[in-house]
Amino acid sequence: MSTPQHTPMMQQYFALKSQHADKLLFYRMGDFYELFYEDAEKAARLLDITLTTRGASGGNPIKMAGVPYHAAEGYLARLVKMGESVAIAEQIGDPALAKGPVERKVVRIVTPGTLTDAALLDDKRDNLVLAVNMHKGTLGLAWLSMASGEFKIMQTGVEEFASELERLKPAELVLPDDSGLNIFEQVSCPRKKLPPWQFDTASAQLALTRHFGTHDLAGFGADTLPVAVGAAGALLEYVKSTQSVNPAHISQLAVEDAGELIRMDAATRRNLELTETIRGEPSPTLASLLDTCATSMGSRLLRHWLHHPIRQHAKLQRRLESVRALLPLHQDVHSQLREVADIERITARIALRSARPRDLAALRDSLKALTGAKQLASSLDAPLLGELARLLPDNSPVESLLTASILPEPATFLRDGGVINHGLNADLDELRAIQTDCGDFLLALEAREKERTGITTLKVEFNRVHGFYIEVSRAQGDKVPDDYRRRQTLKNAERYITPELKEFEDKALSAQDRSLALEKQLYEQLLDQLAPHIPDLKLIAQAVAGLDVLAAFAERASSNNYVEPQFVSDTRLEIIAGRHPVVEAEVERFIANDTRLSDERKLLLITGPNMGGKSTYMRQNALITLLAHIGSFVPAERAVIGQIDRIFTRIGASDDLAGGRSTFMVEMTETANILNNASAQSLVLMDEVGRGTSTFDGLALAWAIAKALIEKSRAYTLFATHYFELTTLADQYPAVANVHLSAVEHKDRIVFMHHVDEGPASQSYGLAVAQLAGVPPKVIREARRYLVELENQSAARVQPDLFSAPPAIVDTVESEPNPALDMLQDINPDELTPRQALDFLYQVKKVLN
Ligand SMILES: Nc1ncnc2c1ncn2[C@@H]1O[C@H](COP(=O)(O)OP(=O)(O)OP(=O)(O)O)[C@@H](O)[C@H]1O
Repeated sequence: MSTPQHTPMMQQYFALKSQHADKLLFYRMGDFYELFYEDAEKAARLLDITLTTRGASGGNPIKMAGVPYHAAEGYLARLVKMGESVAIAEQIGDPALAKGPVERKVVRIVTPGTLTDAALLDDKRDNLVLAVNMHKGTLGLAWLSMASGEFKIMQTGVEEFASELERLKPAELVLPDDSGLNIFEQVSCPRKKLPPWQFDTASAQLALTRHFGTHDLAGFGADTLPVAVGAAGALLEYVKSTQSVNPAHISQLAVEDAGELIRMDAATRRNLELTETIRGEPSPTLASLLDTCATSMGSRLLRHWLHHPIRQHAKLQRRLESVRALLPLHQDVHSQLREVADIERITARIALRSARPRDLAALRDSLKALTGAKQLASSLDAPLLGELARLLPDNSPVESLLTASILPEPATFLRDGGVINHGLNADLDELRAIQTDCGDFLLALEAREKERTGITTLKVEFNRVHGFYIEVSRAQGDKVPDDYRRRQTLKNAERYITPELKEFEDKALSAQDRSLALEKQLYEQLLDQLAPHIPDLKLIAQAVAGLDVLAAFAERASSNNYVEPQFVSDTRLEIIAGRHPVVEAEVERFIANDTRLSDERKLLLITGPNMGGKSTYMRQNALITLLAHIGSFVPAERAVIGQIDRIFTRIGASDDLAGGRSTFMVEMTETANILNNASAQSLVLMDEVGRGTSTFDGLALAWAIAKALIEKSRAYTLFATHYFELTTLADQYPAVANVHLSAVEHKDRIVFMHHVDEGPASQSYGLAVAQLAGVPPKVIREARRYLVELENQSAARVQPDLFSAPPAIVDTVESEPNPALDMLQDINPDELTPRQALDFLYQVKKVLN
C-alpha cells in the first residue's frame, strides 16, 4: 500500500501493519499509542474512544484514534476480552539521532490465548490457547498456558471435540486454514487460522524437538500421536511468534491420558455446575463453594481438579490421607501461604523477560515465606505432603540472589530507577552517592555564595526544565558578581548559573542517566541469572498449589462436616445421609438422603412431586462421587464407592438454538450418547427424559430408554420421571428399585419433605405446586375439573395410549385387511396387565413385520 505520496512515517506504519494485518496495531508516538485508518475506526467503536483525522498522507486525511501509553493495559484487557489481538510497536531508535521517523518495531503481540501480563489475566483461571488438528476422524489437540508454561497434548475421536472444548474452555483456538469443518462453527472463542503445512507432523516434530533440545518426542510419550504432534508444533510456532523472546518456560510436553480420568461430556460438566452455573455465572458453583485457597495458584489447580477427576484409587488415597493429616493444621498452612504471590505467573514473566521489579520482590518475599509452610508440611504424616514439602524451598539460591539484587521495596517501573539494591554494584553506589550528596553540596554552595556576595535572599535551586540555578531577587540585583551568567528572567527575580554550578550540574545529571542505564543493565543480568532456576520455580509453584488445595479440602471438610470417602473394588455406590454441597449452603435445613446401588440394585426410578427435590437428590450423588474422585472429603455420613469410569447426566431442558437443535433434539442427542457409551461402571443421571415431546411418545421412549440402561448398559442409574407407568419396571427387573420424594398435602397446600423413601410416589401434586407458584385460583380450578375428566376417561382404558398403535398404522390397517386387526379384536384390554399388554404389542409387531 505504501506509495511515494505517503509520508515517511506512514510508510513505516504500513510496513509494520502489513506484517500484522489481522491484528490491531498500537503505534507508539510519544506518550500515546495511535491507531490509524480501519484500526482506528474499529478501536473507536470497541473502546468508545474518539476518532479524529489528522493531516493527510497519500492525498487523504488520516483517520486516527489513540490511547495514552500509561493507560494502555486497561484498553488491551478490554480488546482481548472482546477476542481481538493487538500488535504493539514501540519506538526503539533514539529520536535525537533519527533522520526520518524514529525506528519502530513490534515488540509484543497480545492475543486472547497467550496473555502473561498480571493486569490482563484472571487470577483464578488458566488462560489456554488450544490448537486443533484433524486427520481421518482422529482429533489431535494441543493446549498451552503461556502464563505457566504448561503444554499438553491428546489424541481422541472427532466426536469428543465438544466435550474437550467444554473441559478446557480455551481463550483462543488455533486451526489449520483449510479445515473448513463445521464442528468449529458453533465455537464462539476467537480463532487464529494458520497455513495447513504448520500442522504437518514432520515439520511439527522438527519445531518441537528443536525447541526442547531433544532428539525425538519419545521421551514425552508423544511419538505415537502424530495428529496431536501436528497441533503441538503449530501451536508452539504460533505462541513463539507472539513473543519477542524464546519462551524457555515451556520446557516439556505432557501427554494427557484420558484413560486415567473419569470422563464427563460437555452437557455433564455444565449440568453439574462445577465452575460455572448453567447461566454462566461463577457462583454458586462447586468451585465457588470449595475455593478457600490462599493463593491464586491453588484456586486454579482446584478448578483443574474439578474438571479432571481421576480414577486410580491409590492416587486418590494419597490425597485423602493428606487432607486427613491437614485437618488440625489447615489454618496454619493457609496463613503461611497467604504471604505467597503468584510464583507460577511471575516465573513465566521471568522466562519471557517481562517480569517487573515488583514481581521479583514478590518472588523473593514468597520464597522466604515458604520456609514455614515447608516445615509444617514435612511435619505431617502423609507421603504426598512429604513430597510437596521436599519441593518447597528453604534458603533457596533464588531468594539470596534476589535479596542481594533488589531493593526491599523497588520502584514499580525500571525506567524510574530505584530497583537494584545497594551494595550490589560499586559503580551504581557511587553514582547514587553523587545524587544523594547533591543536597549537601547545594546547601554549602548557597551559604558560601551568600557570604561572598552579601546577597541575603540568594537561593540555590533546581527545576526539570532549567536545571540548577542561583536565584537573586530584583532588589538585590546590583550586588550580582561578574562570574554569574543569566539563565532566566522572572518578574521579581533573575536566575543565574556559575561555572562551578554548571560543572556540578553536568556531573549530577549524567550521574542520574548513567545510574538508570546501569540499573537496566544489572536488571537484565539478573534475569539471565534467574533463567536456569525456572524449572525449580515451576516445581515450587506446583507444590504450593497442591498444598493449598489440600488444605482447602481440609478446611471445607471441617467447616462443613464432610467425611472421608472409602473406595472399594466391587460394584457399589453407597452413600449414607448424603447432602448436596451447594444447595445445603443455600437452604436453612437440608434433609440428608441415602443412596444404595449395587449389582443387585442398579437403577433407581425416582418419582415425586415437582419441587420435591428429585434433581437435587440426583445431582448430590454425582457431586459426591465427583468430589471423592478429586481427593476431597464428601458431604455425607458415609460414602463407599466402587470403580467409576464416566459420569453422564441428562438433566433439564436446554435449547441449543445457536446449534439449530430444539430442546427435544438436544435431549435425544444426549440420551443417544449415554445409551451408546455408558458401561456398567458409569454413573448415569436421567432427569425426566421424554418430557420434551408428546406424552405418549415421551412415555414410550422413557420406558425403552430405562430398559436399555438396565438390560444393556447396566450402569449405576438414577432415573427421575413423571411417568408413573414406569414404576412397574421394578416388577420385571430385580435390579430396578422405586424410590420417591415424599410430600404431604395439608388443606390444599403441599409440604415437601425432601426425604427419599422406598417405593413409588402415590400421586403427582402438579396442581398443588402450580398453586404454590401463584397460578391464579381460577386456572387451578379449571385444571382440577379437567383432571377429573381425564382420570375418568383413562379409568375406562388401562394404559391406553402407551400401547395403542400410532395413527399411521391404523390407517394402513383400515385400507387393507391385516391380521393384526383380528388379533386386536380378540383381546380385552381391561384384562391385561401392563406386562401382558407389552408382550401383546410385540406379537402384533411381529405379525406386521
Ligand atoms: N434434601 C433437601 N433438603 C432441603 N431442601 C431441599 C432438598 N432437596 C431440594 N430442596 C429444595 O427444593 C428445591 C427444589 O428441588 P429440586 O429442583 O431438586 O426439585 P425437583 O423435584 O427436581 O423439581 P422439578 O420436578 O420441578 O424439577 C431446591 O431448590 C431446594 O431449595
